Amino acid sequence: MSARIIDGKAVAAELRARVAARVATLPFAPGLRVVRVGDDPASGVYVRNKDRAAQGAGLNSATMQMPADTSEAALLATVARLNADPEVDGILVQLPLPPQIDALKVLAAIDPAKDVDGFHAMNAGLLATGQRGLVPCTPKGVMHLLAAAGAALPGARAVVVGRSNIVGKPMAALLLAADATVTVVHSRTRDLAAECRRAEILVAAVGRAGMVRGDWVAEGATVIDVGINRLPDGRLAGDVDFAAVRQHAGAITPVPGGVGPMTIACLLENTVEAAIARRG
Ligand SMILES: Nc1nc(=O)c2c([nH]1)NC[C@@H]1CN(c3ccc(C(=O)N[C@@H](CCC(=O)O)C(=O)O)cc3)C=[N+]21
Repeated sequence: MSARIIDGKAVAAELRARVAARVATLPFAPGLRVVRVGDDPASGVYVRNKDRAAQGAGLNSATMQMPADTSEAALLATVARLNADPEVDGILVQLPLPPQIDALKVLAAIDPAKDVDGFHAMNAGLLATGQRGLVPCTPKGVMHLLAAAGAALPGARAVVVGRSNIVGKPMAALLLAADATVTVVHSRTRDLAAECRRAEILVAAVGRAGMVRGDWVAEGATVIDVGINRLPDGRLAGDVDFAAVRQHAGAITPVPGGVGPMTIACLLENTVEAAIARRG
């Protein structure tokens, strides 16, 4: 079997259009500020694509570039200023941050009502306890993709590979909230391949190119590849060995053109949700 390709670009374009239509009904332009400290290459792609998408949806969006040697105090002062700015509805501090800055401290300083990344412990706690809050963009985008692919979640065996705070853990919480039977596997899991082979829904979010092999995937499974890894030759590759897994999966997301564009569309969606919640 050769899997159906889940077209993240197309699903993201639809979501961006819905967001733009909603923005057009508002008497104000929702404000988004992205703060980037230094120039980590992982954030480079993201910042470029996001600025374009945000402008396209009618948001008032800007990226604030700070030097790599910015102190923690200076970054906290910037966050405080954005928290206090009534025109700003969404604040996103690009990760990773340079070593002199404690990322958890910075995330904790963001007003949870403006935390469009959904990384503040308040929003993580709301998600974990089944309450409304701002949901991290990448796992939220994966849920949109699963819906677009027609995946049946209630009772389904879902396996999440990776346990990060930004993808793995919120992904597991969202799948659980959708009544899937969720297993989270990680680098210390005894038999990763065997656990993955049990999955009807497999979400790979580890950050290692091609780690999920063809024989790790059950026939007909839906495979979502969250990895965006830069290869030495400059190309992007997912966490899934696409060519091999495609022979087994029923549906699969490509990289690029899968989860990445959804992350950006969900950032716009979160910004509009935050704006409406805050400004009434
Ligand atoms: N606070 C914070 N929140 C984040 O969500 C966050 C972050 N920091 N730091 C960096 C990573 C990386 N990330 C990407 C999102 C979309 C694409 C993306 O749009 N990729 C496209 C285009 C790739 C290309 O062609 O270059 C694709 O996969 O098709 C890439 C990378 C968000 N991140």
